[in-house]
Amino acid sequence: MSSDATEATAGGTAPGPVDRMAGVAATPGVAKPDPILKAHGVRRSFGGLTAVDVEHLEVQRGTITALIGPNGAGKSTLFNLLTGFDRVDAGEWSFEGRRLNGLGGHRVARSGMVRTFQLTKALTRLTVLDNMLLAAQGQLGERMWGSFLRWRWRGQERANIERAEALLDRFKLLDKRHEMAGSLSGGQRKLLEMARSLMVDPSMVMLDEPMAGVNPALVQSLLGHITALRDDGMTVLFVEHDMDVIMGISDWIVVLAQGQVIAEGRPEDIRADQRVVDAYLGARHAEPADAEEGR
Ligand SMILES: Nc1ncnc2c1ncn2[C@@H]1O[C@H](COP(=O)(O)OP(=O)(O)OP(=O)(O)O)[C@@H](O)[C@H]1O
Repeated sequence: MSSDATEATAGGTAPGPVDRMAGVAATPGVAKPDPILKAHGVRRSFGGLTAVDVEHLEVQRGTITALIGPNGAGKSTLFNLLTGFDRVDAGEWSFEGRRLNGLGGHRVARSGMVRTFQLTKALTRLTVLDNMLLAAQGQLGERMWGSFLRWRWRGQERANIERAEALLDRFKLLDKRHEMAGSLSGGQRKLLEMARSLMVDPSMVMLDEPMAGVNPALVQSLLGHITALRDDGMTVLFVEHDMDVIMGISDWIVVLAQGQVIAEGRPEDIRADQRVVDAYLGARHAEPADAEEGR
């Protein structure tokens, strides 16, 4: 990936080199020609509140798909369910044709679907490089096999360090590798979160609000990295609130409201969809409208 290529695609409205959504209707739950992820009847309630109630959802391989919706729509809960960090009440889902029900987050990640996590307080006290190494798959060192296998642990560590440094170089964080992750700027933290997720060589990356708290100067660079993931053959599913970002880089957009998929389609379909406008305006203007009615 050259940085020129990154800049060229960043923030542009042009679709990827191949239109992988050709002929797909903008209908909630529509089947995709080559889905990498399929979810069916996925439900999760908290007490009496139904947070997620997705009848059917497919994510097309090799695309950037945005998951959007008003606050409390169930986006994070759906992310957590699909990646094994929360338990469904009902439903099933598969990744690359393999059923994932019941698998924990670590095993889901090993199967090739990873999600980014915000840097927790504990992780901010580790160096950037240690953050990367912690994210590596199958850390033999953690298994305490004993000193007679240390040579093997060291071999793994060397390979991981090489991979970590290559990724840090790609995300322009190599010169920060021995600094505490907590010293990074908001945008650099987002880059580290993305770089960490790539340590396990995934085929699908799920990004949770990749632009939150990012200085506008770094937004273009982050957008470039996201489009580069797709251009490298990965599938990207991301949750984001910034509409310019969403409309600018998404091949496909899925809209969640009250836990359900109420619309999906290309950016131009979503912009023109009255249900989407209503879902957003309804959520944003509910209070002032009610207040006015009371006068
Ligand atoms: N652990 C939990 N316990 C109880 N309620 C929860 C829990 N997690 C989520 N919820 C509720 O489920 C609903 C969906 O929440 P979720 O965080 O998934 O929405 P979201 O679309 O990600 O919202 P936001 O855009 O504000 O992050 C909300 O009403 C939320 O209060």
